Amino acid sequence: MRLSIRDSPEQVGLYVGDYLAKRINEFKPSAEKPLFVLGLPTGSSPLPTYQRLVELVQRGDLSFKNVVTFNMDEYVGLPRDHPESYHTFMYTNFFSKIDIQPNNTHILDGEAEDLLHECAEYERKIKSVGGIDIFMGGMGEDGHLAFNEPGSSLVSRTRIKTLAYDTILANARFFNNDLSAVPRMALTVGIATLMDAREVILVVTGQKKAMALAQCIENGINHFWTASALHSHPWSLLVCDEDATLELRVKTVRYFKSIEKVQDEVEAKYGGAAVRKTRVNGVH
Ligand SMILES: N[C@@H]1[C@@H](O)[C@H](O)[C@@H](COP(=O)(O)O)O[C@@H]1O
Repeated sequence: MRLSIRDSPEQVGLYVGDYLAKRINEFKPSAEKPLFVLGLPTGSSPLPTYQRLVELVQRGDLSFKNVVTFNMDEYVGLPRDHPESYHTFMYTNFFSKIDIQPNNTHILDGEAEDLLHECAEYERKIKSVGGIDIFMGGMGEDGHLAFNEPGSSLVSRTRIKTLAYDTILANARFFNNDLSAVPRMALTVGIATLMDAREVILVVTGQKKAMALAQCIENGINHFWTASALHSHPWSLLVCDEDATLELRVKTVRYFKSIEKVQDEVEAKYGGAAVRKTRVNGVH
């Protein structure tokens, strides 16, 4: 797992947005693989990344016409046109501003009559397009990934999940601070669904995430901080801002900054594509 530390949430957005754009632009559609498959999150952390991607599309430097997306999660029982549904979030902040074909976007249906079937179908659809190329995610204050709350199985798949009280509290800000209005359940991809992606990138910003980031980075793989599962992923990257590093040891921060310095030197010498190739072949 790599950790890249940028100065601010805006810099995180620029870095991750530019990286995703590069990967999408490098993708060459073929008969066997016509679409680049991107996993996406909601939340405030990825907003600067979405803004950057929108900017690049509007400038003509990026197109989503060969991209298919799968979102991580959705509340159960919230109508999709509710202002706080993840359907509304994605449409308002991203899909309505880019050139993606609406039928290439997928979000779990939290109002499906048969929720178990909805989850199984989601896994099937991901497989049918050849799996996810890059899954971008955020992280909850308790270290959760998507809605894989503390204690979630690290081999979990897309399923119905009861939300942790901490998550209900954290998300109440979107529901006029009315705790009773926050849904108690969600549909979410599992940790194993995320781990199946060829590459995973998490955006982690703000002091509120500092404890979770330290637990995930410094304390090994632990099912109580589910994002820590990414230590065993062959190609995972966490991009955080300075505020999110506040609970990390100085030595840890310096270590990852030094790695990045060497990485930059290597990329300058051999080029990013060559470095990525070594990662695909398992050297990471
Ligand atoms: N299910 C979402 C997560 O996918 C997201 O990462 C988290 C953090 O959101 P924010 O980025 O707003 O802190 O919120 C929710 O719980």
